[in-house]
Amino acid sequence: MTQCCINPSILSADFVNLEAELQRISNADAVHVDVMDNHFVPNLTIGLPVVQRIQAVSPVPLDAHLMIADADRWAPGFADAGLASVTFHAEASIAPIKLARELRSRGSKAGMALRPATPVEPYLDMLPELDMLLIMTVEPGFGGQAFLDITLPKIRRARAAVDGSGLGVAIQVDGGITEETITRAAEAGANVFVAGSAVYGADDPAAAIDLLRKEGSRTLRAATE
Ligand SMILES: O=C(CO)[C@H](O)[C@H](O)COP(=O)(O)O
Ligand SMILES: [Fe+2]
Repeated sequence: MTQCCINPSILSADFVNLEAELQRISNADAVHVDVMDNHFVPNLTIGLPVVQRIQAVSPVPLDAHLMIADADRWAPGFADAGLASVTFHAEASIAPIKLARELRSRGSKAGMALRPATPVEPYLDMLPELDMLLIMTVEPGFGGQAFLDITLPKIRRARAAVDGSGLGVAIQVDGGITEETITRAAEAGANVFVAGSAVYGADDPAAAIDLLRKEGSRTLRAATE
């Protein structure tokens, strides 16, 4: 069975108490760190210095989601910082194959993200260069949005291509993942689930992670039976 990973997004955490907020999700597979530059998306979050401090105190590996323009220029610096995984947007890169290779050569897993309206087909040849494909299930920029069901066929096509390739590329979904929508995303073929408001909006974030993992794993198991 494909492994089910739950990566809470700190976008919904209390930014004044990040160290304590990270301790509340120590049962997560990784922490999803949303970097926004106010150019690629109309919102601004944190940059590399804060990400490095998060990395220094985090009980789990970092999964950076770079929503930044000119990814070719800026993404390698995040790999140099020793992050487990760095995901750039295909729409923000002029040379995505070169960039993915660069991230790997600097020791990070290479992820590439697609906005909801970006088709996956032009990028399928790139699968051997990637450790993870991120299919955005909301328009990037803000937490707390509703899951876009129109992305489900794209997730299905990505899963078929990954399985057909024999490569172990993870398929991540990000945006609007809840106890309810995780089932639809997992049925379609996703296996790494980002959840911001569903985790940090819960009274007990660790229990919310366990619940999401239970639902996601159950659906993935059923899909492979
Ligand atoms: O990349 C993102 C937004 O661009 C966030 O990771 C995502 O929205 C998570 O928040 P939520 O689970 O509340 O939708
Ligand atoms: Fe994200």
